[in-house]
Amino acid sequence: MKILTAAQVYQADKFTIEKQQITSDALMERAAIQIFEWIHARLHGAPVVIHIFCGIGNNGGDGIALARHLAEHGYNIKVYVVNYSEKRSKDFLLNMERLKDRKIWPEFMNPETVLPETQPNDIIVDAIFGIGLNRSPDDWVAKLIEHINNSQAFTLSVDIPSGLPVDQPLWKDSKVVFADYVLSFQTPKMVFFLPETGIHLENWEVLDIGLDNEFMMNVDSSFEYFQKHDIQSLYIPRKRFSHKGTYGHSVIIGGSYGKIGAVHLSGKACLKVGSGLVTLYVPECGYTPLQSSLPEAMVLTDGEEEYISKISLSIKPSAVGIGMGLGTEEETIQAFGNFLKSVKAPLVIDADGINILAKHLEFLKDMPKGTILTPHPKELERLVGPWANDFEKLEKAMRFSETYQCILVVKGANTIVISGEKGYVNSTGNPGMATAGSGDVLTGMITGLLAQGYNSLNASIFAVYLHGLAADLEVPAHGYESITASSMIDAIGKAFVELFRQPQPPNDNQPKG
Ligand SMILES: NC(=O)C1=CN([C@@H]2O[C@H](COP(=O)(O)OP(=O)(O)OC[C@H]3O[C@@H](n4cnc5c(N)ncnc54)[C@H](OP(=O)(O)O)[C@@H]3O)[C@@H](O)[C@H]2O)[C@@H](O)CC1
Ligand SMILES: Nc1ncnc2c1ncn2[C@@H]1O[C@H](COP(=O)(O)OP(=O)(O)O)[C@@H](O)[C@H]1O
Ligand SMILES: [K+]
Repeated sequence: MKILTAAQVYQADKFTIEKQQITSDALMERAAIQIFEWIHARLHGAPVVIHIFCGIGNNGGDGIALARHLAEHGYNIKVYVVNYSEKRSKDFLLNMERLKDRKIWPEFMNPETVLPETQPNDIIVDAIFGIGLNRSPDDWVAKLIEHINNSQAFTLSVDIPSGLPVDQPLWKDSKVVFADYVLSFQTPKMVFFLPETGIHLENWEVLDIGLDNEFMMNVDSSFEYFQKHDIQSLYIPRKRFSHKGTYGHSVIIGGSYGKIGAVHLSGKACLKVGSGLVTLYVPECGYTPLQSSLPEAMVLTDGEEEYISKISLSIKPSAVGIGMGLGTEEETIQAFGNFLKSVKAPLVIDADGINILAKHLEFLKDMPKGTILTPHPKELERLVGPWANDFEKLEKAMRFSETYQCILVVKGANTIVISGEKGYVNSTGNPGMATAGSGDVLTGMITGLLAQGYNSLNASIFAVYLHGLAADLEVPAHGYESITASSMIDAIGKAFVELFRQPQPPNDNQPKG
């Protein structure tokens, strides 16, 4: 699903209105009806108090139109107009007239208005600002936003939590409505996925208001949100007359004294995504533990007891994953630099591999094109330097990816795979993944997919999605807290099955016995 900027949404609006020969009001009506239906399907007419806070632009217009539909179905509504400007939009005014025709009189709020009381069981609809917000709200509106946030009522935001800009960082000290749920029109907004701004909402959902398909297909978005059907289309099926050689020979290089477990996790995850053969290249101290804990893998050792001092492979790998638990001994750094010069296979670099690159930028010129780097935020900062905000972080990652023609897997709650000017935002995963070794598992998975012939971008996207899905499938049995890297590996098989699980037909269609 494409993630559009505010400017692109306005273009889509204009295009749709012209092509479908409809009025802008008709589009607002679609939006309001979609929100009404969402609420009605859950409340079934319950007499709960619904406070609807409306701005004076089209976001406010949506709120006013929603109020009309709720009133017509007998809901107990209180409507407020947050009168932050004299520049009321045409469709806001049109919907105000329709509301007044039904003898519903909103309360007009200005800087002097006493803030309305709400009860914990009430519902708040936040339609104050939408995608038109272009500066920090005035002080009195900021106070209203805080008042909404201090209430314990469930808060539903229309399109975007009021106070959040769509595609730029938040203004300093600016206030934002905390949304328990956001119903966002046609496209999720990039701010939902970034840690500085994503903290202002709990859940979101996209409502299809029928913006034109031709526009949506052709618009060139910088970011895409990838979901199950996107991943299904990347899958390379296994062939009946195949053998282990068909699925590649992965080599995992890493480990040092006390950090051999990282290689075990990567190697096992690599096998579990289907790599035909896996060889682990470790210092001598890794030999016995790995041979006894992971019998499917072969082990080659460096000769040095506690760290890697040279990397010479007697085999021709299909893909290599390097860096987990590697350490940064001087000899290891030299071995890593020399390896970059000689490696021919597709490559994934993680953890200390990234840390070495960050300290030895001269190595970057030897990094093969299409190499995948998988930094967590701290490793990314070491690599590209500090950033002022999340948008600048992505800018820097894109520049780095373009300059060195590599893929950056920017790990986080929503991992974003960066390939040049494009970013792919993951839809799976949960806070249970914030646990030791979780990243090692991901690196092994990417390596295993590369070995099977997935290209760098597809291997990254596929593995990131599957990694998150495996962790999500662990939640019902383990909760977030007791998910471990090993339990994620165990769930990789379930994740593959889930990826292709067909929805169950309704019971009526079951053959009767
Ligand atoms: N295709 C879609 O997705 C559809 C979207 N629809 C809905 O339209 C919404 C966008 O509506 P919108 O363009 O009227 O902007 P909105 O957010 O209501 O702001 C109003 C005005 O406020 C102003 N302003 C800005 N910042 C300010 C501040 N801090 N303090 C005070 N004023 C401030 C600024 O005007 P300015 O003063 O800058 O001239 C701005 O124009 C969208 O989110 C969705 O809900 C649907 O109806 C139909 C289809
Ligand atoms: N809150 C979270 N929500 C979703 N995924 C998360 C969260 N925290 C961490 N992750 C994922 O877990 C992994 C952690 O990687 P990393 O920090 O490299 O772990 P380690 O170094 O211990 O192997 C990444 O894939 C990241 O996207
Ligand atoms: K809003």
